[in-house]
Amino acid sequence: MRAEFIKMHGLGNDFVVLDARAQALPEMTPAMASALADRHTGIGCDQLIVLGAADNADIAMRIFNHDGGEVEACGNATRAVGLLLGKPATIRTAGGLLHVAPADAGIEVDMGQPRFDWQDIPLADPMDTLDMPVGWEALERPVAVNVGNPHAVFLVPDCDAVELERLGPVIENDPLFPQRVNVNVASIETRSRIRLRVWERGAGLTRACGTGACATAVAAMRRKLVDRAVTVGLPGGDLHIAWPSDDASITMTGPAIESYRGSFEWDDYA
Ligand SMILES: N[C@H](CCC[C@H](N)C(=O)O)C(=O)O
Repeated sequence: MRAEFIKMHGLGNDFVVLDARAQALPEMTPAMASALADRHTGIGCDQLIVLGAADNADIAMRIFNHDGGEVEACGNATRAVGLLLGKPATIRTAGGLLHVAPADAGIEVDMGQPRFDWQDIPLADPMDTLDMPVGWEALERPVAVNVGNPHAVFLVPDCDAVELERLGPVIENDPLFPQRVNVNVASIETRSRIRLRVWERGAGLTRACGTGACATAVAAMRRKLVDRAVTVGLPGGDLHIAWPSDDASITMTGPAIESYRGSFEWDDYA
């Protein structure tokens, strides 16, 4: 059978989007998601997104990383779905219910409240998630945040000087993180601007990571290093993150792009 897809990205973090509301699609499997995501033999993307009907939201969104693993959240893809919907809407993900709306600076997403308890990250052992007593070479004492998915945030003098291709997978797969972890290295430029690079769980280095930008902004706010609304500069561009108070939702605003539409033979990948 032929399946239609939409190729999209948020600041270069790219997606293949399958809308199961508009076509009868068989069940997606991790192996098929990984095959479709492959940039040499498949369509190629960081994450595969499957949209479907939802009982208690406007739409349901399933997220498969490049390695085929299904995960709870993807900030940039959430904005992409917001672009497709073109109006204020609710999106049900495994990480929770998200609210999206068109905004002057692209798409605004209510990402819900961050969680900080060690068991909510999750971590394998009890510890202070605001200043974890652990390290991997020069990367040490991270902040752990769950924004629907797990993140470790390392605040460093120069994030561009970090060998993230080498240290990222080591930290991602450390037993301290039972569900693995997204690895963020960030430098505070001013009280309203942070520079960020991300090694993503299940996807590696990406041009941008929406949940990483949210986790990093919240980590810097908890450490009193930045104001409660900041711009996060990623290799692919800027995201605007606000977290007005400790009991508030995180709001992320940024662009989303539809690149092109196409189709593929399902049986070639199943
Ligand atoms: N690699 C992430 C999922 C995608 C996150 C990123 N693409 C974003 O925009 O938030 C994880 O395993 O939690």
